[in-house]
Amino acid sequence: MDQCVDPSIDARSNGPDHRTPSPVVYLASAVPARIYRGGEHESSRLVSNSNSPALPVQWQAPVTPPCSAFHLLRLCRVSTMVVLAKGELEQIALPAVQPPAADVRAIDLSATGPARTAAGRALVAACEEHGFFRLTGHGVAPGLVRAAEAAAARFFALPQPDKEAAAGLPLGYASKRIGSGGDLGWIEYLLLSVTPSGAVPLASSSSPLPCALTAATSATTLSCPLRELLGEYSAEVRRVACAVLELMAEGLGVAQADALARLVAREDSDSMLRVNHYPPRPELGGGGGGKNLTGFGEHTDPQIISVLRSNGAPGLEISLRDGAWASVPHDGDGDSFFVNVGDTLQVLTNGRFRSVKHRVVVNSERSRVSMIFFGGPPPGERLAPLPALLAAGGRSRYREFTWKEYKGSGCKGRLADDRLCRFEN
Ligand SMILES: O=C(O)CCC(=O)C(=O)O
Ligand SMILES: [Fe+2]
Repeated sequence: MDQCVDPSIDARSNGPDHRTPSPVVYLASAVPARIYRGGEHESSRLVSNSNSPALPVQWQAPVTPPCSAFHLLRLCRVSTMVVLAKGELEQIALPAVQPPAADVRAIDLSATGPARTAAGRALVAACEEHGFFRLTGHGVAPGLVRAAEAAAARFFALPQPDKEAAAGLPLGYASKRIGSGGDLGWIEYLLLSVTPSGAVPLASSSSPLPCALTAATSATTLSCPLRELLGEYSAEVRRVACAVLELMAEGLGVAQADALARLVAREDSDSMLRVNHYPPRPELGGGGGGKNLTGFGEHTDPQIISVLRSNGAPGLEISLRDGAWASVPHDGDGDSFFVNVGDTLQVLTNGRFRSVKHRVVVNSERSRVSMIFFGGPPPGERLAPLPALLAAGGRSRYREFTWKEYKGSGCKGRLADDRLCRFEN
């Protein structure tokens, strides 16, 4: 499977760089990072910390070091660090500016009758205006979401070598590098393909993710909670994505109810789940050049729709139509999802919906964990504006292309590249 164009693509050489020149900064899991001035060997040093103020209470796990491979995905309290060279740090340093809060519409997916009609209209307006909205009434059990998030947080708190052992290709664990175009971020992540049944498949046969790291385990809920939970979570969020796409078709007045949803619902849909961890903002010295850091650089998501859930730590920003950045306010109850329009949906709606540019700025003392489901079309799917959305005699703004073609076209590109312009008529 070609992962190239996706900003969420695997960074391939994703481990810590043991040849990194000093001074170096460590990307810390679960502990506020500090700047260390050290030599080559520091890059692989593990740092224990059993007193992590950065973790919300529900993430606090019993202190059970040493955290061996056998303990992976169980409750280990060893924090690990990934090296970041000074030059790399300068690349991702940002001024400590907090943009104003975005006015993000809330759409209730559980609305019925006239309220559903209104929700469909509001959804369309949100996709036209920002390409971004908050979703309530989605029906995903809060317990499942929190359990998946907590299991992911425990994974990221593991020793670096154990996490790297989960770096199966083409999908799996990676840190600091996003995509293959050289983009860096204050981030580590898991990137998984979502199978038709919603399960998260193995990263590769030689390095299954992440259960292979547990000694002699089978993929039962008990022995591999992370994989099981992410699988269950993906299935649920895929259902939500399809329901949103159905409401969208309704709101757009498209007669075929599944005109959009079928692309994500199909067995061979190329959908993915990405779990991001942004360690807390480090205390930056002279090399930092600013107080914030790029967690995930500005980009649009290439797929049809992205459904995002975060633990509420701040940092997500969207670009408004006038080009200004606005921060995404945390939802009140913490159970909402955020949804963004991807490049493909912009094409399917002939540019009516806006594939929203977004980024994550690390500006908090808290770790941010986010889980994003990317609903993509099947690789061979021919993509073009829906005929129902082309006015009589209307002109398509995009030439037809396949999803595989689109993904391939972004190979080696930078995160911020405009990939759609190559397909405009
Ligand atoms: O981590 C987040 O909150 C957003 C990350 C993102 O935009 C992505 O993974 O595509
Ligand atoms: Fe994104």
